[in-house]
Amino acid sequence: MSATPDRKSRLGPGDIRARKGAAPVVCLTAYTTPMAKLVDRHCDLVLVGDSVGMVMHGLSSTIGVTMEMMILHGQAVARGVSQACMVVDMPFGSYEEGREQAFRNAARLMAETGCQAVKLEGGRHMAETVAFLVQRGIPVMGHVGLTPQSVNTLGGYKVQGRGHLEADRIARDAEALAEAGAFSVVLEKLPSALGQRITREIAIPTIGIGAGVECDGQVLVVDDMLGLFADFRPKFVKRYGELGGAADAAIAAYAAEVRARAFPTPEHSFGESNPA
Ligand SMILES: Nc1nc(=O)c2c([nH]1)NC[C@@H]1CN(c3ccc(C(=O)N[C@@H](CCC(=O)O)C(=O)O)cc3)CN21
Ligand SMILES: CC(C)C(=O)C(=O)O
Ligand SMILES: [Mg+2]
Repeated sequence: MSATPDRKSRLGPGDIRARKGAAPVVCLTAYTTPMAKLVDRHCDLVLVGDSVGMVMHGLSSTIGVTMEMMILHGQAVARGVSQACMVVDMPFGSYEEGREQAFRNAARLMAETGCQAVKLEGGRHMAETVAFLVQRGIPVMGHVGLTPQSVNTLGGYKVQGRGHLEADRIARDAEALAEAGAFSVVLEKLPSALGQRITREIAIPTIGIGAGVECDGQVLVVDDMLGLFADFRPKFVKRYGELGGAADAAIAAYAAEVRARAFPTPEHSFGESNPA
């Protein structure tokens, strides 16, 4: 396996911010040490997303994700990351009450996982909280457009920002986060033209997921692009692998061999003379 590209030292939020208008920022999620090691070899930023609740714990939305889950998976990912910038999602309910609550939980995520930044969902109404965190030493990534923690008020996982008023509102949200000191912002499920407009208008890198090719970077859930997450195939996911199908075939072959007493053979068994 060949790693892309050669990097000497650990990337931080400042390095990501400095990529505005330059080479695309490559991001994927990770939730475990082995996957974090693979993502770290090729990506600029690894996100411990609250999507972990849906991908690894079988939840039907990200609403039930807890601080404890984010810390446990954050610690696992930190053991696999040495080059990429590591960001952990703040889970639903851990930051919305006010800036003090947000600081307390963001500081806990950083102290207990060793991540370099946190991400939280929301636009203008979160700007004051973002500024409070940044001023106190916590780099923040924003997230606007489709914000999955608001699925119940948004009424589903629909494309956001269709129509002029909605587009203007989301553009102002992204601008407010940039003004508040966020080092980058995720744009989720927006028309490509709006992704391009926001990318041109704000001073920090935009990281798109279903927001078009003009964003300053892209992010996907790694299990989605590997074909590991069952039948989840929204339009913005491109499958670069079919690992779910490969895993299914391997498990089926194992089950058949055990039932036929074809596994284990002497090759995977211990005799008197080879007690290793
Ligand atoms: N595995 C996974 N991948 C993700 O991208 C992801 C998560 N989990 N969990 C957190 C959020 C939730 N996201 C979602 C969830 C559902 C759709 C979805 O169902 N999209 C459908 C149509 C939905 C609709 O129009 O109402 C699609 O075809 O895009 C999209 C993004 C993105 N994030
Ligand atoms: C999809 C990305 C941006 C995310 O927030 C997550 O994985 O939770
Ligand atoms: Mg998330």
